[in-house]
Amino acid sequence: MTEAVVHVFKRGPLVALVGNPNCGKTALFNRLTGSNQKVANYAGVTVERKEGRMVSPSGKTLRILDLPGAYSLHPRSPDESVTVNVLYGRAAGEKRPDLVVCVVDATHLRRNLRLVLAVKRLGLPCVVALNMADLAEKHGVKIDMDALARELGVPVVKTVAIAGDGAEALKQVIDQPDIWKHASDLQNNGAAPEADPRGDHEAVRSMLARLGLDEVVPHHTSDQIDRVVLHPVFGPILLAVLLFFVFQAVFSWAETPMGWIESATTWLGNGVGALLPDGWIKSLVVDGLIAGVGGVFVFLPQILILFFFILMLEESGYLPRAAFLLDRIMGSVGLSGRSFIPLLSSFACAIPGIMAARTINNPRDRLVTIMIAPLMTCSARLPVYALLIGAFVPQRELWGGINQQGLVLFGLYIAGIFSAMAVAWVLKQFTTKGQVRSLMMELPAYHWPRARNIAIGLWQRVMIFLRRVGGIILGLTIILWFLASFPAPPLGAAGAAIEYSFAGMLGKGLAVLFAPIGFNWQISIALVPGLAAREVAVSALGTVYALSATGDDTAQALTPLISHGWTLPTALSLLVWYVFAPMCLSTLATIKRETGGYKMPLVAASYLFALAYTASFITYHLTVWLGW
Ligand SMILES: Nc1nc2c(ncn2[C@@H]2O[C@H](COP(=O)(O)OP(=O)(O)OP(=O)(O)O)[C@@H](O)[C@H]2O)c(=O)[nH]1
Ligand SMILES: [Mg+2]
Repeated sequence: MTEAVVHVFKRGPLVALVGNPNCGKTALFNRLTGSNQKVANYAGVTVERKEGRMVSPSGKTLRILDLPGAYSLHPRSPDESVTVNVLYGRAAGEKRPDLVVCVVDATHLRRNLRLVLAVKRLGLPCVVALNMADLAEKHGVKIDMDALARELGVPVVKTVAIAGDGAEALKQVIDQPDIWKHASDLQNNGAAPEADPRGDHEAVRSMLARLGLDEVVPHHTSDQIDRVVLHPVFGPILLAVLLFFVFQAVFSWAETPMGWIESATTWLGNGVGALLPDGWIKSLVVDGLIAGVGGVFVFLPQILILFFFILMLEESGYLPRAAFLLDRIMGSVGLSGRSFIPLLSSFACAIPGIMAARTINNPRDRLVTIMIAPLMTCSARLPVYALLIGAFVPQRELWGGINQQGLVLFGLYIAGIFSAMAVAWVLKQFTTKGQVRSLMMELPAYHWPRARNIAIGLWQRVMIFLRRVGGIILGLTIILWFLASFPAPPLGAAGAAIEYSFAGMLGKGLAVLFAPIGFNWQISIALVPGLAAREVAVSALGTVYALSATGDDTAQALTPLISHGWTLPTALSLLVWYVFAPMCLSTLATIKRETGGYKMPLVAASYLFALAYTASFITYHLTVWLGW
């Protein structure tokens, strides 16, 4: 794993937020710096350092670092190493922090305070933020702040990071010059001088006994919910029903808003087309921009619905439970439940998924997870799937009101998951030698998802999508329009002009390679820009077909064009291609960064392309043979 450090803010003393996973570091970081970093209710959300800027009440500018959670200063996984390296001043390109804010979950003092003692021993100036103070109060835990500060020998501030309570008080404390003195100058209460985890355990135990806080805080409601959610029979059923419902909703709920966007695109295309005089500008705007970019834009509602559910699951605390439920199944292919969250994150995009694999301590498991993450269905595939399903699967209700298109989409996700598991199983045959691993994972208390967090999460998705649409998708669409429009066809040429263009020639050349799996030259063209970002294939098809059309109906929706132009075997073959093919250069670049070399991205690209070609070949010929 190689770390690249970009300093957003060059000046100012460095303050690091350190604490156990899921204690609210990022929520506090967001409060202190006004950032919007991802906060969610499971351990291992933050896996890299994030920098922000805070101006103290006296006007000093400080650099604040949000770090991955750590249980101790003996890192057991790559994400913990990031934190420990920063604390020891070993992180490349980063100085040692001048001050550490130890964030402590007030409902798990026993575990959290051990890390405070270890950090203090490093000799770095230190302040404790006693976070989740609201939850502690709710559970009737009364903490004497002065006594705790005396025991720890450092200032303690009560915070409720999600509500912003205590953030100002913390800023005030940070502003005091005394705080920045080296901790070794202060009294070293309770902590063993050498790094002895058992000594810390004992020190914390007796400290809590003196403070009258030695009872474990019960989480009755969560325990009751877990009796159903983690039940050996009901648990997996609930999980399956939940996932199935999500994919149904993606199609059923999105129908109306998609209809609006589609009508708006057609209206805009016709309107602008009528306004502009015939010529290349009209073609660029109508066939290139509106048909191409509008073709991708229409899928925004589906992406948002999918993310709404993922965010709800992340925020509620359900995800680590699902990891537990799936631990046995994952074990049969040589992985552990730990791989579940990285793989689930890959539903959004393989890049954060591959990064999240840093939370996996076993290096082999981590590598296998990285290698199979691209098989999980990322949201960039959704437009491609939705386009093909919309064109070839009739919109019908099956028994029980199940939406047939939603069912097919669910099937594609399952196909991705199954192939990932199959690849993991194959890799296991080469690498594991009878290792038995047990899953140790923190189960956070459930809480209601906060509307603000969900709204921020969705808003960020909208922005990511718009940036992609307005950036890479728009750029590639314009380039493709040029390649597909020039050179102009010779006088008196038969057929559409695009067939004589650069793109047409390229497509026809590539079609030789792709003909055995049923792709025509239009698809072959679309696959090339689709390598940079999967959805570009959709906008590219929009442009290619708009340019291939003769007559005035150029800005027509893509769906009817391909449903009449392609055979079912071709559509199925393309769907299968998208299940497997590594059509995303950024994913390969991330694999390179996380594995520290070119070998793994090359292996991943080769095996995925081979798998894609073989699977599409079989699908195409089988369906042709069956006479579909
Ligand atoms: N009730 C309550 N919930 C909080 C508080 N602070 C954070 N949370 C919630 O706790 C969960 C974890 O918050 P994060 O900020 O992601 O925690 P983190 O320490 O950054 O976690 P990692 O990055 O995984 O180490 C989220 O669901 C937050 O909404 C708090 O003071 N009170
Ligand atoms: Mg975090």
